[in-house]
Amino acid sequence: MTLLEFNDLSVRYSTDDGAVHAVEDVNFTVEPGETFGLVGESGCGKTTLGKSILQLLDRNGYVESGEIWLDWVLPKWTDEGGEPTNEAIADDSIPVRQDGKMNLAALDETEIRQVRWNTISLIPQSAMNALNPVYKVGDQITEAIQLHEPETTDEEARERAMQLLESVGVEPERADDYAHEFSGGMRQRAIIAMAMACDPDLVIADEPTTALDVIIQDRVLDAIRDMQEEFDAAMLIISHDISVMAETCDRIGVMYGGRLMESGTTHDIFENAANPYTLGLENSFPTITAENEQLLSIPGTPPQLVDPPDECRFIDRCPFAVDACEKSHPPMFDVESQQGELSQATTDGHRSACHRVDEIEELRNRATEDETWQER
Ligand SMILES: Nc1ncnc2c1ncn2[C@@H]1O[C@H](COP(=O)(O)OP(=O)(O)OP(=O)(O)O)[C@@H](O)[C@H]1O
Repeated sequence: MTLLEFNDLSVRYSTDDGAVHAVEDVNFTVEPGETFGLVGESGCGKTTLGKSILQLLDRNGYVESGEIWLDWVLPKWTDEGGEPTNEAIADDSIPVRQDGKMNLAALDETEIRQVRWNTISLIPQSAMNALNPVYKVGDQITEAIQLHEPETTDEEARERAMQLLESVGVEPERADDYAHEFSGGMRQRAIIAMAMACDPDLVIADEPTTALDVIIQDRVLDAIRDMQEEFDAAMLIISHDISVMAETCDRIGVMYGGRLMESGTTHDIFENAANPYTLGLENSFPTITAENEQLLSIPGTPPQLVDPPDECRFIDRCPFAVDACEKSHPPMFDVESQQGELSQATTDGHRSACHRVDEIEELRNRATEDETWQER
């Protein structure tokens, strides 16, 4: 059963200039134990989407519409077997669905606090600064464990903190060091250990490797993979770096201008990309296999998101734009079922928001040519 389900999620920020449409009509699912990567250039809404899950948006941010369904229900709405009660399901004021999923976007502050860290933990952007400089690193992990599991003794919690540090490749003796005595990579690994402290079902990691050099990046990614295997948690990794995603993720969602442009398995996205934005993004990052390939960047900049017009968000930078793209932002089309005809995606398979997805073979070929991406 799906662990997390975004249903037509739209998130806005109010500003003096109007509403920033940071996330618009986004649909996708995260399955238990899988790693889902959310990728796209800076400013496309990835962090906003990640923060909205745990209601950690900036003060002027709010969920405009849509739901975020989690396969877990607060204990106050379940019976002794952990199943949601019929009363909770029948009561319209309680955000619990027939299939036992709970809408995170409809919880109040006290309720969402019970989800944070216990069921879902977040490794925020620039997490390396998230460790408290005046407490020993091990004590911070111990405290995180005891905060959520008050019945754990000091000794047990300390023991678990040491094990967690070891699992991410930090020598347990370093538990008595302060954050400033750790290197950047070690701090990031300690944060990963802390995120796992309460055995969550889902970990959201926002740019977990961005501030690190390439070799340390690899070690941190290894630590994430090891921890995920050990704890069997699902991961939502947010990154602008599509090559990081190739190595780490089972499935990928590509965002642009607040919209999900394409989603599919990592193989779909890298071997059969079916959206002009994905093709452009892939051209602009080095791949692991091709050493001397030429990198092509997408000319132009991402769109402004204050009250954007209802055209394809990528229209200004897309070399393949046609009249239909001006009329509306495309819905998600099913990529595999295209046989010269567009059909809207009904499942979470390989999907692309492009009016020309039925011609994708040709667009893919043209996307490899330098002149295609010349300034328009
Ligand atoms: N508090 C805020 N008020 C107004 N606009 C905001 C606020 N926070 C973010 N935005 C805008 O929302 C859009 C999405 O930003 P977001 O940070 O989610 O993107 P991102 O893809 O995560 O980029 P980055 O990797 O740079 O954080 C951007 O246009 C950004 O300027």
